[in-house]
Amino acid sequence: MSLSPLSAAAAPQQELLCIFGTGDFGRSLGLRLLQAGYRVVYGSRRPHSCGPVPQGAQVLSHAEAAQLASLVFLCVHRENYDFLEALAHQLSGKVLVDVSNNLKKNIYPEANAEYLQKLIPRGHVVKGFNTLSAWALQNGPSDASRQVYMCGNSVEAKQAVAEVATKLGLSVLDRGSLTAAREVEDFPLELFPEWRLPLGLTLGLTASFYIYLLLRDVVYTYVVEGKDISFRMMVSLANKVFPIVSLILLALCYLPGVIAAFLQLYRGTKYKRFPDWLDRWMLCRKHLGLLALGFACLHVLYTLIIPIRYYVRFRIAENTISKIKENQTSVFNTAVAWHSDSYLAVGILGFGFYVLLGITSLPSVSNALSWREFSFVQCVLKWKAVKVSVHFLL
Ligand SMILES: NC(=O)C1=CN([C@@H]2O[C@H](COP(=O)(O)OP(=O)(O)OC[C@H]3O[C@@H](n4cnc5c(N)ncnc54)[C@H](OP(=O)(O)O)[C@@H]3O)[C@@H](O)[C@H]2O)C=CC1
Ligand SMILES: [Cu+2]
Repeated sequence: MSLSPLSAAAAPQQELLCIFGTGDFGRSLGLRLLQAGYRVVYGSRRPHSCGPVPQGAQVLSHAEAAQLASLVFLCVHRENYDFLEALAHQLSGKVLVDVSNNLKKNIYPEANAEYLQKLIPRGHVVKGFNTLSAWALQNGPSDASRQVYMCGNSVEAKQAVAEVATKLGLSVLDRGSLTAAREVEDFPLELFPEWRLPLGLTLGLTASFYIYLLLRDVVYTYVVEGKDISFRMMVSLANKVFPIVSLILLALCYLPGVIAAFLQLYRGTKYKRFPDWLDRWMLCRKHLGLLALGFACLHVLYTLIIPIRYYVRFRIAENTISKIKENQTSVFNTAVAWHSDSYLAVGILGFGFYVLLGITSLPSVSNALSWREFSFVQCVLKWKAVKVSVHFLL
């Protein structure tokens, strides 16, 4: 089949992009660019002895490679940027994409991209792509990692980079000028700190309740009655700790919302900043909730396991057999039935509050309410949810 004149005309010379650095990120990025129809030239310290690069890419010295393209991706660690100073002439007027990340926050006085701009004052530095991983690039980004942040002083340069990103199937979020580079560089580092407080709290609670129950149930029984029930440590004891910790975490997850809503109503405005401690607490609600859910799941799992334990089967069999031997029947205990049924009722009620909370948080519902009404409803419902959690606990 011959090409129609139209499609021949629509396939112009593919754009050539330059990548400095033939490491993990440079290679993955090059591969994706080639797949997206770009031509790629690498700039390397050792053009003839560097590692494997994707098929179809060229490898040259930094200076030669830079001259061929108008857009250069710098896939080199910041510590090694000093070689760029010598290339200031070749790189002037070019769009320079800084993809670098640091291992920690605030180890350098200025953001990596700002440092790059200082080294090459006449280059158009754009910060971006740093929230992707080499792995995600190679395997095609999933939905969660499809977003890339970008910032830079030159609008044209940002447009050029955004075009490339769009062709790679990424969606770009513009964060403004290069002063935002620091914030963009901190994004990949921010995954963990939010988990630190909730995880620490969970570990602390679990450990202290476990030790308390161990002392009260196992050690005390052993010392006072001389009975060894240490085999209970694995399942029964753990299963007492899970719901306690889960409910405390759940209460802690909703409580800041109550305080915040109350504070807003009390102050009469929602445009005032919360105190720092509340802010921080509010930020880890999601994590507290997830951990609470995790512990609740463990509790369910363990509860399902309990009836198949040797000890429980032994007790039921022993009880039944001794009843038969003595020709007795036991009375149905209404008090126990009441107790367990009210426990169930509280559970269903509590679940209902959580569902209601979910419903009022839907945009279609929350938009229909004034903020005051919304705050009030949230405050009441969350307070109820906290109360139910605490009720369950006691
Ligand atoms: N790997 C990842 O998943 C991600 C990486 N990044 C960023 O991408 C950049 C590169 O990371 P990555 O590819 O993993 O690192 P690598 O260590 O795999 O590669 C770095 C490359 O830099 C070049 N290089 C090393 N030392 C020097 C030097 N002294 N002077 C000049 N060039 C040098 C080398 O290429 P050559 O031998 O060809 O010169 C080397 O292959 C980093 O800034 C990183 O923060 C960002 C997001 C994710
Ligand atoms: Cu339970």
